[in-house]
Amino acid sequence: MAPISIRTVLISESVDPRCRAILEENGIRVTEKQTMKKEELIAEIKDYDGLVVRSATKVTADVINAADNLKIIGRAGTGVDNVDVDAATKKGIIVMNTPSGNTISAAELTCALLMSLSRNVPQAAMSMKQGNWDRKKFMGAELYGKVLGIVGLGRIGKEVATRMQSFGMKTIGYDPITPPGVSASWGVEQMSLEQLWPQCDYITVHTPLMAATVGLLNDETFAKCKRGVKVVNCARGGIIDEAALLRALESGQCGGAGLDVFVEEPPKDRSLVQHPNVISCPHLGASTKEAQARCGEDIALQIVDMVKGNNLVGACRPRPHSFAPLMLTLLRPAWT
Ligand SMILES: NC(=O)c1ccc[n+]([C@@H]2O[C@H](COP(=O)([O-])OP(=O)(O)OC[C@H]3O[C@@H](n4cnc5c(N)ncnc54)[C@H](O)[C@@H]3O)[C@@H](O)[C@H]2O)c1
Ligand SMILES: O=C(O)[C@H](O)COP(=O)(O)O
Repeated sequence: MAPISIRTVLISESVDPRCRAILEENGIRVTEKQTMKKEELIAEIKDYDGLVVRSATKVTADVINAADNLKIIGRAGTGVDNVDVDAATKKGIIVMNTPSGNTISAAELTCALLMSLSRNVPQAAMSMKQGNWDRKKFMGAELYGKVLGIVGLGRIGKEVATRMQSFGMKTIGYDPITPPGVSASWGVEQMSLEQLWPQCDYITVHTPLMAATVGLLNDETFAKCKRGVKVVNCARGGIIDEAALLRALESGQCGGAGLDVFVEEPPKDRSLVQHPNVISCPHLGASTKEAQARCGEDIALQIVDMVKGNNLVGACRPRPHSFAPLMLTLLRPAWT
């Protein structure tokens, strides 16, 4: 690959310091500005060859059109739905992400939400802080023997499956691309969504946000689910239709929701967050020291690879993702 000249990079969000250090070690001038309004970004972007973002910076067509010198947009994370990839491509700007750097962290938060939903941990903790001792109100249900439906069997979906199997959950799923034989090798039986909805006690979504996945769970699909189904969205706001979710929670069709992501972040309308059966986080899936270190380092190394003209195919370094599930598999008693 021909080397690309990148002399200046703007980092517009809180990215691990290793990112800046690696870029600077390689002679790139770095500016960090973390609270830029859209107009400021549009005014300044022309001064930079590269832009590094997380999920909060909206790299829209008008930002891209103002970016006279921009050659690369580096997303230190997974989802690129905040970047207008078509507009960038039309302008010859490369968009790259670090798709495996935060997989484990997002999977672990998903598991934490599933477990918290089953035992009302956040609500019970809040009640204790208020001076109560309410053992009856927070009666839970075991995850053991329950059915977990996983929609989207990519990196995170797989890691969630193997971890929740160690709690004795049956894992079923759907993915239009992952071959059923592959997901079967990590314990997930694939089926159509029509077959999946009525079987699940819990559903977790792990797809990108795109036309086909907006409102994947909506009034119609909630109606096909078991009454009291619990849902988790640690992927992108809107994959579970928020208004339909609120209606399902109010009617009891949905028994609880664990939400890390919202259509609008932070959400202005707090009716979902305030619902007693909803537990939520402010988009914390990738917010661990380890994930941020990996994503910051990976995006910087990928940019440096471009400067040096290194071949980017396979540039994402493999992660030891199978380590934890392997341990769980080895430690699992033979009778399960
Ligand atoms: N909450 C967070 O902080 C956080 C952290 C990391 C990733 N994410 C989000 O999680 C999601 C998944 O990430 P990933 O790394 O597992 O991505 P991935 O690309 O590895 O997996 C996504 C899977 O979804 C499947 N898919 C696509 N369309 C589908 C459809 N219509 N129905 C079912 N499956 C479909 C794809 O085939 C793929 O296997 C992304 O939206 C990402 O942005 C959120
Ligand atoms: O897609 C992702 O990588 C996650 O949503 C994390 O986003 P963040 O980098 O803004 O935490």
